[in-house]
Amino acid sequence: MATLPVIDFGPFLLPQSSLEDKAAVAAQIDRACRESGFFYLRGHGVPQELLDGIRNIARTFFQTATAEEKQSIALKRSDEGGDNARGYRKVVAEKGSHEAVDFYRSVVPSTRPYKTGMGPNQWPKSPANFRPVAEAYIDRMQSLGLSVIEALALGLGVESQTLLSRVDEAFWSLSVLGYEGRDPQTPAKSGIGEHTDFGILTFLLTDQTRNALQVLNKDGQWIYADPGCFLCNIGDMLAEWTRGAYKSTLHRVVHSSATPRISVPFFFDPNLDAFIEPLLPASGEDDIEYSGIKYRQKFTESVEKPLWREPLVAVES
Ligand SMILES: O=C(O)CCC(=O)C(=O)O
Ligand SMILES: [Fe+2]
Repeated sequence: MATLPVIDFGPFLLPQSSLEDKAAVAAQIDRACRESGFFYLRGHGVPQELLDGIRNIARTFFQTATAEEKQSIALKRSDEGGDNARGYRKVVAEKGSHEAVDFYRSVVPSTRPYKTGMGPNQWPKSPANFRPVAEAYIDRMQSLGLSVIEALALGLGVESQTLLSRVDEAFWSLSVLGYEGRDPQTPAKSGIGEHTDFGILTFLLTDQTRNALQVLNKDGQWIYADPGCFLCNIGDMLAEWTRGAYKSTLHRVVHSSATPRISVPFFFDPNLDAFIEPLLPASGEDDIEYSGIKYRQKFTESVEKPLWREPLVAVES
């Protein structure tokens, strides 16, 4: 079985590294992005304490939150006075059921009636350290995201400012996901249906559960991507930037073990008002697909017409 590449990002981050050392890391990322769209990233410099911290608050939330607590931070649609995007949601779908709490970069002003994604984050009150731990993690991940963007620019041979100017106010998103253990009584599968991510780059952190996340490889086979450091994958906006040379690869979660699973994807995405258009020259007639898009439009469409997020069910109180 083909496995996904593992890339040591350490040399890229070291101040004393030469341009040559950095270019070697960038070349590995470039290859992984062209070949599979998924790679493991180690040597990323995010402290173990933060990785453990974010996994712990995720686990504790799903183990302990009551229906009332979930209801108090439930995502609301625009017609219910919400913003369609931020907060707790429970997805019950044939292709995979799960629970999630979604957070996004704050927007100012955030006034009612909210446009999609433009409301305030809804932080769980318990565990009490949820918000400070998540905010410390987000801070660190934003800076890792910027460093990986610099590596992408080097690998692609474009000015780093060309990419950085479109992500310097990255409209990031953090999802805290919970998957129930298999219950022989319920037909609903625990998981997420197949999809591509719609932003630039996803940094996925999971617990130790194996045989859950699957990635579609070049030969059309679903391969398991088991836990290990960060698992990075390319979103549709990076595919757009590279005219499809970098793949936004289909993936899904089919969680069939008896114990619950948690995962925490951090989506490093463009500035809301960035226009994302191909940076690489056209190679032929396959052009029309990559004509550029305003990220705000991509985000709004993706959140309002979710494929794998449907249907949202009301939280029982
Ligand atoms: O839970 C996982 O392993 C993957 C989640 C995912 O693909 C997503 O939220 O976009
Ligand atoms: Fe995903």
